Amino acid sequence: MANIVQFENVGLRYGTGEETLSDVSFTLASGSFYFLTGASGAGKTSLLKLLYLAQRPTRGLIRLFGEDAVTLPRKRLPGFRRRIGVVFQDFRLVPHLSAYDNIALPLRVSGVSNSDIVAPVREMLAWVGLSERAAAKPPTLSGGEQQRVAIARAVIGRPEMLVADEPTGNVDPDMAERLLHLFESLNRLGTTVVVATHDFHLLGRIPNAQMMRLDGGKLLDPTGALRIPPPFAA
Ligand SMILES: Nc1ncnc2c1ncn2[C@@H]1O[C@H](COP(=O)(O)OP(=O)(O)OP(=O)(O)O)[C@@H](O)[C@H]1O
Repeated sequence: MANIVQFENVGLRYGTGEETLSDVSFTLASGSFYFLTGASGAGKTSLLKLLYLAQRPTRGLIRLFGEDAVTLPRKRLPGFRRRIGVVFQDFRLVPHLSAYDNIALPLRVSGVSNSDIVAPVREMLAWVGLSERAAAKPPTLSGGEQQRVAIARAVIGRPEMLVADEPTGNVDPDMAERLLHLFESLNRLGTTVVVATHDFHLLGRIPNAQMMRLDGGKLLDPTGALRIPPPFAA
């Protein structure tokens, strides 16, 4: 299976302080499911930001979709970002737009015509169980409903990779399970999924999922040992 992501000795420093991420090396295989775990402050959100190109590393190599993402020209960023769906920790829904219009946003930004938007948005609303709430605006939706709108919006552009930051942080265990099933069904269609979570109950729920663990900005291997960076591969 081809690698969709490769990190080699990646470091990230905000300002002049200590490195938030140090010597992080890993590959993500296309079509696989990954959980990213670690204590609060371990660097999970920072690592995800590098993955969805919201942040550039201060050192190291990142290859994404087979290309060098560190030196990617700015004008190519939007095209790359469209290939990655992101579910933010704080949803980031547009409050004055309905659930329907929030989900439609990525297609509108890509220039899809209004008539071609209707069917996929309805399909997404049904997929996340919110057909009846299409006209509701985010402030009138529950946390779990907002989360499902955010997931539908992240997925409607059929991204090759889905990155979700604590997607079950604001919902009860039943809803967490339902959300995880959405990610699992997407993964079965071939999307690479990366879910950052504190929720250890979730970790055993996807039998084939692989675990990545951060501790103080360093990636540990599954036994808890520090992961040794693999030799540089061109
Ligand atoms: N924009 C920023 N500027 C400066 N420091 C930052 C910034 N973003 C994160 N940090 C620091 O980097 C460290 C890692 O934060 P990060 O949010 O990546 O951790 P996390 O594992 O996602 O935590 P949580 O589980 O609480 O969301 C923290 O010490 C945090 O204060």
